[in-house]
Formats: sequence, C-alpha cells, structure tokens
Amino acid sequence: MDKNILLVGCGNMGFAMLQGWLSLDDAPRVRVVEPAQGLRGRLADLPVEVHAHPDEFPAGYEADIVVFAIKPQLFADVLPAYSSRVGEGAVFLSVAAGVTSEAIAALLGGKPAIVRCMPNTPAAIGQGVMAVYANARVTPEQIDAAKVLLGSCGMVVEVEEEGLMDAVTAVSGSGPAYVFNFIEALARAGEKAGLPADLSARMALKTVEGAARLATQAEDDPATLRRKVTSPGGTTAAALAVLMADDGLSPLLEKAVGAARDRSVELGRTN
Ligand SMILES: NC(=O)C1=CN([C@@H]2O[C@H](COP(=O)(O)OP(=O)(O)OC[C@H]3O[C@@H](n4cnc5c(N)ncnc54)[C@H](OP(=O)(O)O)[C@@H]3O)[C@@H](O)[C@H]2O)C=CC1
Ligand SMILES: O=C(O)[C@@H]1CCC=N1
Repeated sequence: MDKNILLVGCGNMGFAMLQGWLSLDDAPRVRVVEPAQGLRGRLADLPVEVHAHPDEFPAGYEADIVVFAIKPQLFADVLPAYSSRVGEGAVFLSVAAGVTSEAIAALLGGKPAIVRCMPNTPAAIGQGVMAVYANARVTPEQIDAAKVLLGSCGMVVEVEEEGLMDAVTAVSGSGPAYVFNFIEALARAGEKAGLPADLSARMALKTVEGAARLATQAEDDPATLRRKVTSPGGTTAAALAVLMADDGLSPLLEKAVGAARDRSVELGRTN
C-alpha cells in the first residue's frame, strides 16, 4: 500500500502488528519510534526506519497513519509531540486499552481523525482479531486504508459504538492470554495425572490447536463438537461435570472478562 506509517512504540503489540504489515505483498513504508535500545535492535534486519525519538525524523517527513502502541499511562506525555508531525489528512490510530477517542483528540489538539483498534498478539502471524472504531472525522478512504493495514494482521471487525471497545478488549484483546493460561493449566493437570512434563505440555498445546482448527473448519458449532467428544457415561462427561458445574469455567470466565472490561473503563477514566 502506498502509505507512510509511523509506529510509536514497538513493544509486544507494536512489534506483532509490524510483522503483519511487513507480510503484505505491497508493504507500506514504516518508520518506528522506540526508545528501548534492545527493542530497536530486533528491527535492524527489517525494512523499516528506526528512531529513538521523533526529533530524528528527516525534514519534511509526514505520516499518513500514525499508530500509537504505547501504554495508556503514557498517552498524555507522548501524544502532543505528534500533532504537528503529520500531513494533512493523516489519521491517528490508537491500540491502547481504555483511552477514548475524545481523550486522544484532546491530547492532539484540533479535530483529528481517530481510529481506535483493539488488536491481539496473534496479529504477528496474521491470525489476530483487529476490532476498529472510527470517530466522525475519519473519511471512508481513511478507514479503508486502516482496514487494509490491519487486515494484514488478521480479521478486521468494525464496532459502531465506542463504549463496546472495553468489552472487546476483555474478550479478544486480552483473550490470547486466557488461552495461553488454559494451555499451561491443562499441561500442569496432565503432569499431576502422571505424565512427563514435556509430553503433557506438547499434548496440551496440540489439543488446543487441533480443537481451535476443528471449530474453525467444521460445520458444527462448538457445543455440538463438545457433545461429539462426550461419550455417555465416559471420561469427558466426568470432566465436564466439573467444568460445567455452577461454579465451573463459565462463571469464572464471566468474572475474568468482567474484571478486564472494568479495568479498561478505569484506564479510560485516568487518561
Ligand atoms: N500486549 C497486548 O497483547 C496488547 C496491547 N494493547 C495495547 O498496546 C499498547 C502497548 O502495549 P504493549 O505492547 O503490551 O506494551 P509494551 O510495553 O510491550 O510496548 C510499549 C512500547 O512503547 C515504548 N515507549 C515508551 N515510551 C515511548 C515513547 N515516548 N515513544 C515511543 N515508544 C515508547 C516502550 O518502551 P519502554 O519499555 O522503554 O518504556 C515499549 O517498548 C497498550 O496501550 C496496550 O493497551 C492492545 C491489545 C493487545
Ligand atoms: O493487558 C492489557 O492491558 C493489554 C490490552 C489488551 C491486552 N493487553
């Protein structure tokens, strides 16, 4: 795509998205600002320009899309420096949890076009969920360009109501961590049941991968697929009696997702 992308912050999420962008056949021109030397080092072999600070930009540099992938707590300090460093018609894209488009606009001054995106780290391999919300200043061309960029990282879904971004964050933004924790827990449980640690870890991982792929490819919904594993009076039924009890997995996940959503709202209030 014929665009100048400026990535501010190349930590876990920024780097994951960058890998998606660079996988495009017509990858955009990317400039990165990242103060951490170690993180800049891993960009050395990639076709991107890297800076520790925006003062290092060449004269006249203008970005079409500025992506903020820094922690929400840094927005107030970092954003104002970027309001004057972009071209006419630039769009600002924030991946921060909680921080509202109104708060971002206030930090940038004027009436900027803002896209909020809630990505997740599977973006690194093109398997992310990239939820977007665009404020009223974003033109159809700008949202299309943002969607092409984000589409290189996975499935793009548009959210019409900004308030839903907190719930989105709690489900798909944080969600990979829940799945990784499930893999860890299943591996540990296998170990407790007598398996060697390494074997249990490999089996837990492949079981989650295989189940996710089957759920993606099969015509059956997850509940039907679950029933197909569950022989009457068998082993799965014994396990599901625990997992699907009143105090089982579902209420636990509701509590976890609720906690993440509340934290997202809180992060928004403090910015
Ligand atoms: N991690 C995830 O799975 C997801 C994260 N997000 C959002 O992404 C954002 C980043 O999170 P994450 O990647 O996990 O955090 P990281 O801490 O891994 O990355 C943020 C990076 O920004 C750098 N940074 C600090 N100050 C500046 C600055 N002035 N200019 C440019 N870069 C700077 C940090 O450097 P240093 O370490 O030296 O401070 C760090 O490398 C957050 O807003 C988060 O809500 C959204 C969805 C998923
Ligand atoms: O933990 C966080 O706050 C960020 C947002 C979603 C995933 N990571």
